[in-house]
Amino acid sequence: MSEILSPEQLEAALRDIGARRYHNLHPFHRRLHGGQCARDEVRAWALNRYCYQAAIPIKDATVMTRMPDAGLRREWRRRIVDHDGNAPGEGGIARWLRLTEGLGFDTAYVESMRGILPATRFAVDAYVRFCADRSLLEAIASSLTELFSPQIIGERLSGMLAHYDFVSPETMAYFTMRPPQAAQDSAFALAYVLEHARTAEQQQACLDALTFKTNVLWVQLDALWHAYVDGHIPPGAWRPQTGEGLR
Ligand SMILES: O=C(O)c1cc(C(=O)O)c2c(n1)C(=O)C(=O)c1cc(C(=O)O)[nH]c1-2
Repeated sequence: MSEILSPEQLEAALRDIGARRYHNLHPFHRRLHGGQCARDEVRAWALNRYCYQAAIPIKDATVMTRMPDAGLRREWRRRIVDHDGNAPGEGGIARWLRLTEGLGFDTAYVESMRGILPATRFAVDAYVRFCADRSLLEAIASSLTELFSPQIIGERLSGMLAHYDFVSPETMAYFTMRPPQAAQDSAFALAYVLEHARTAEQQQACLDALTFKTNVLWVQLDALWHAYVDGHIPPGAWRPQTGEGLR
C-alpha cells in the first residue's frame, strides 16, 4: 500500500500532473497561440469550446447536489453565477458567444451545438458524469486543472491578439475576466482537497481525478487537430467550406 502524503507532497504531486499533462502542452494550443491557425481552425476551436463552457455550470450544479453543507454550497454557487450571470447577456457563456459571434458564427447555430465534434461531446459528457458518479472529493479534485489555466489564458490572450486580425480585446473579453475567477476557485478547491484527502486511497483518487480531467481537455484538442488541421471532419460536424452556421 502506498504511503500517506503530507499536504505539501500532495500539492506537489497534483502540480506535477499539470506540468506533465495540462493542455497547454498540446500542439493545437501551440498552433493557436503561436498564430499558425487558419481562421476556420480558430472558428472550430471556439465553436467546440462552447460545448465545454455551456456544460461547466451544469457540472457545477451537479457538484452542488452532492454538498451537504450550506457554507460549501455558498462558495460553489459563485461558479454558476460566473458563467450564467445574473441576467441575460451577462456572465462567461454570454462572453463566449461574443467571441463566436466576432468570428462570424450565427449565435443560434452555436447554441444548437449541431456542429460539435462527437469527441467534444463525449469528453464533456464524461466530465459531467464523473462529477455525478464519483465522490464529492473526486469531483472537486477534477476541477483542479484550473490551477493551471490562468497561465495558459494569459498566453492565449496575448498570442491571439498579436497574431490574428479577426479577434479583438472586445471579442476576447472572456479571457480577460476569467483568470481571477479561476485563481479564486482553484485556491478554494485545492485547500478543500488538501484538507479532506487524508488516506492514501483518497489521495490517489484525487490524483486520478485530476489526470482524468487533463484527458478530458486533451482529447478535445486531439479531435480538433484530426478534424480541422488534418482535414478528417466527422459526419455531421461543422464544415467550414459549406458556410454552415456562419452569418
Ligand atoms: O481556457 C482554458 O484553457 C480553460 C481551462 C479550464 C480547465 O483547466 O479546466 C477551464 C477554463 N478554461 C474555463 O474557462 C472555465 O470556466 C473552467 C471551469 C473549469 C472547471 O473544471 O470547473 N475548468 C475551466
